[in-house]
Amino acid sequence: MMLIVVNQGAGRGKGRFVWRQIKDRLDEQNQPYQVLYTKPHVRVVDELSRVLAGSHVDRVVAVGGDGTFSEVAEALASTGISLGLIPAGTGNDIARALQIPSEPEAALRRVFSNQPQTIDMARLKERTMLGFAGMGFDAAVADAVNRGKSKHWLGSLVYGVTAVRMLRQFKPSRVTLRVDGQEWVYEAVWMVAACNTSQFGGGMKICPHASPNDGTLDVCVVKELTVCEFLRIFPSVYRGKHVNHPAVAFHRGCEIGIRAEEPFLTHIDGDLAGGGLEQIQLLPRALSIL
Ligand SMILES: Nc1ncnc2c1ncn2[C@@H]1O[C@H](COP(=O)(O)OP(=O)(O)OP(=O)(O)O)[C@@H](O)[C@H]1O
Repeated sequence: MMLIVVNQGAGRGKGRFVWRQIKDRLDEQNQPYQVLYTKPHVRVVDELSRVLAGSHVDRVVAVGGDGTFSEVAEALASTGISLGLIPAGTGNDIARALQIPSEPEAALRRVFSNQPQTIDMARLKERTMLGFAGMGFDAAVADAVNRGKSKHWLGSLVYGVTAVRMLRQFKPSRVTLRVDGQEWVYEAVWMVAACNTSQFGGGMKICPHASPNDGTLDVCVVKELTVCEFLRIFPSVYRGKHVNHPAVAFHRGCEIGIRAEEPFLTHIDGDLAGGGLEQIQLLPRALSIL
């Protein structure tokens, strides 16, 4: 049996519209399925795990954005049950990085035709991560986007526009970074991100060389930048061309720890999260993606 997890509120209501389209297609094809609707501000992980324990689900399809995919992936990690993704969110960075078609019916066709591929995930203190986690300026931007109303009219551009708007308020911090037991201390850090997939923030290729099936996480540190210099390199992030800038450092490893001296906000797969990023542990080949 196929289980479909639907976030009708994803992508400022796009989830509801996309779900109607997918449901029509499945009903036309007489495909049997069960549906689980997500609720605002309630993580779906526990309920989904309960449903999976009590039924014969052999694949799960998630309709939503990065946050929904992240929660569904957590419930499916290491179960061997495959996950199909139908992008209906605002940023849809995880789906894009996994080359999932943005058009819902094309994404559904892929669910039925694609050979599953296994990808890595990562475990943090209190939850897992599917695509990326970061702290500092990027989390402050994610927080402002989620609290503001501009998401409703700016779409995926909202992250870039909010980032520019918030530049002058942000206070950089000293950060200690641990990668596979080795430690680095960076001064005046704007952001640190640990990435399993290459992009976040609506198409910013923060770790352009990150691959979800290479058995490692990529870490990007952005530090010691003036506001003017930040504005100058910012557009290049959308093409992943910031990589050679002296203010940007990269690391790669399986066990990452990030500690900031300032009270930096943290995001995991685009949703603000507590718990910090002091322990990020790669979960190799934990998830089967259709
Ligand atoms: N039925 C619902 N109506 C409104 N919001 C919901 C509903 N179910 C879950 N949510 C909220 O949706 C958020 C996750 O949305 P998701 O990340 O999937 O989409 P998005 O934020 O629009 O896209 P993206 O993360 O790709 O930018 C969570 O904060 C969750 O609380």
